[in-house]
Amino acid sequence: MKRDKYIDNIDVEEALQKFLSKIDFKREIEKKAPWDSLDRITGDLISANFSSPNYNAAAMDGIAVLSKKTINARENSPLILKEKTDFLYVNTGNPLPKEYDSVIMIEDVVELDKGEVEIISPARPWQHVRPVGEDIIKGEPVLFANHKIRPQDIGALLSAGLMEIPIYKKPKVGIIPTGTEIVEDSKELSYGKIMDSNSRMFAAMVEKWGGEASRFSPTEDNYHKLSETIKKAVQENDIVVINAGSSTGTKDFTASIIGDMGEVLSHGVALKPGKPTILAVVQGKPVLGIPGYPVSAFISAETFLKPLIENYLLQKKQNRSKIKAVLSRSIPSSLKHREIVRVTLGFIDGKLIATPLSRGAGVSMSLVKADALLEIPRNYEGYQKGEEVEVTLLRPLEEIGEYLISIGSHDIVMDLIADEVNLSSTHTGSMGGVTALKRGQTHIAPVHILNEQNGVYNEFLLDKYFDDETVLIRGVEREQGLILPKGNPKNIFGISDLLKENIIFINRQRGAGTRILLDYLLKKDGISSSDITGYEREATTHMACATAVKSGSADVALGIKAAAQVMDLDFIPITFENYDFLVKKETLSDERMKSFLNFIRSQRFEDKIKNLGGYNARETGKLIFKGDIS
Ligand SMILES: Nc1nc2c(c(=O)[nH]1)N[C@H]1C(S)=C(S)[C@@H](COP(=O)(O)OP(=O)(O)OC[C@H]3O[C@@H](n4cnc5c(N)ncnc54)[C@H](O)[C@@H]3O)O[C@H]1N2
Ligand code: MOO
Repeated sequence: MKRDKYIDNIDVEEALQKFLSKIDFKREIEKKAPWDSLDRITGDLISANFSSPNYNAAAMDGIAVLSKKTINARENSPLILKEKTDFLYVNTGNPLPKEYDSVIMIEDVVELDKGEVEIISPARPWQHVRPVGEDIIKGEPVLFANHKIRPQDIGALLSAGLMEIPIYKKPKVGIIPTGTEIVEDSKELSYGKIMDSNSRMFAAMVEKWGGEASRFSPTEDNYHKLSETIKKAVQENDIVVINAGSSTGTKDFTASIIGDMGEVLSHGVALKPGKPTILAVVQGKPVLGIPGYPVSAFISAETFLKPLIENYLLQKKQNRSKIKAVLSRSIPSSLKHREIVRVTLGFIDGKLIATPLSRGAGVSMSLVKADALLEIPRNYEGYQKGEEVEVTLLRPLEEIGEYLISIGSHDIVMDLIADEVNLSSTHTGSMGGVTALKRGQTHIAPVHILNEQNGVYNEFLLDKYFDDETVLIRGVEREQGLILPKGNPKNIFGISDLLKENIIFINRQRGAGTRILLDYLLKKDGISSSDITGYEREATTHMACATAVKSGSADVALGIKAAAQVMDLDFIPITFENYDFLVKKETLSDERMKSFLNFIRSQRFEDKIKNLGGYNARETGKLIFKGDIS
């Protein structure tokens, strides 16, 4: 099949408006009990069946009287009333007996013997009486059309005697995951297969927005089969979403199939992630081709599927709250498209700081970790660090304020702490943390940098980059060593073995602490890096190195023991390194910081660290000040 290489780059708003203008939804109405209608949309004006209350009701506990018979009651000349003749006892909510028109509260009545009471002031007509229809009058509107039903609405509908109300049927959204590599069950998740996560995510989004999701099983990349599934989906649904196959690969059929069935309005929008989105109409129904990468899938669905459902339900665009924040890092972006960047947020010295997360369209965890989304408009080159930007919140701001911010080097220990303490950490490497702390953009900067002059970790950073107001909190010691395939088939026992023939090494990126350690060890042993095969090949995390060894693409890596253990690999220890935390002294009195310190100094933390293997908590929590360093 010939590839359609010409994907458009249409402006998002323009594409969406054109899409919406071509669709004429056939909305249907169903009848449901009010209590089954929460969050549904009224399909018509709904008027009261009964007045509420439908009788004149006593509004207080007391006595019912005829007001004109009480006008002579005075403090200096009390009036005596006889039960059954002049008054009757009533409780709140009781119907007012026909012959009476007023209620006196029991507190204002002196009860005498023999069924008599005394009052000292007259009762006004209709005082303490809820007249018929005080709340709702029969025939008057209770709810207008196109209103989203809330709990209090359900209460009012029932008070008005409505047992059934007209609401719009939910728009049915057919969701088709595609791709021969897509599986539904993790039991089938062999090498090269991908779990179908997107279609379940779409289904949840659709339900949240008020639609009814109907999901198909993954359809393989086969023109005929896919075409049959799409036909069925269009017949059975109001909206159809086809996931993946939206780009220009040899098996990306979506656009041409939809084109054969109806009209493709646009293929390719100026949105990143989400570029290859397809907007089409088949038999008057909207058909969306959404790209496969999970983040692209999420952003594209938010941008195009949500407005479709809102439009079907005649609801206004529901915007999330926005807030201003200061960027901790620069984010360059292309002029060509609108880009959506996931960010974490945190309050440092009362200022809200936004830190960008991974921008990869395949990194679904960036959406899980994000506190907010930052939109970089089309025709913008991006934003500079320190610039004030507006972000769209994904979490309540109050919750964000409870979090301690950490920017710097990553270690599994941070995840372990985050499980117990409100901690939001972003990983930029040690030097990224040092810069962020200097700029007041983080509370904590986790670091592990070796001083190549004396072989001591981190302490020199205080002298080199900070004034007396900064302190180093001793974190953990972690074992660094050689990560090797199980059984060590190539007999590697030390750094000098990296020089052996047929040994392929995998390195960490420039600037990474482990890379600096390797260079230090090589220098100490007088080894030249150019003699090591693979020295130039860089991975950015311990786990990526371990994965390379596991898959056989490398024979050895330098890294932490925990990574070797997780991947079930062999490990030969070389040295211990310190993973510590730099903080400003003033932060030590922050309650969030106190819980951080309490936890890392606890026995519970030490036990957890020991369980990880390759760690120890010898001096964890000790404070090192600039003056302490000899
Ligand atoms: N030569 C070019 N290649 C690509 C371009 C381009 O313009 N030229 N665009 C890239 C962009 S941008 C995106 S986004 C993707 C879109 O890919 P497709 O929509 O065609 O999707 P696939 O290639 O089939 O799959 C991509 C990727 O998505 C994941 N996936 C797919 N289905 C699911 C699912 N149901 N659940 C979870 N994840 C899923 C999977 O990781 C696939 O590997 O194309 C680029 N390529
Ligand atoms: O537009 Mo793609 O959706 O960047 O990854």
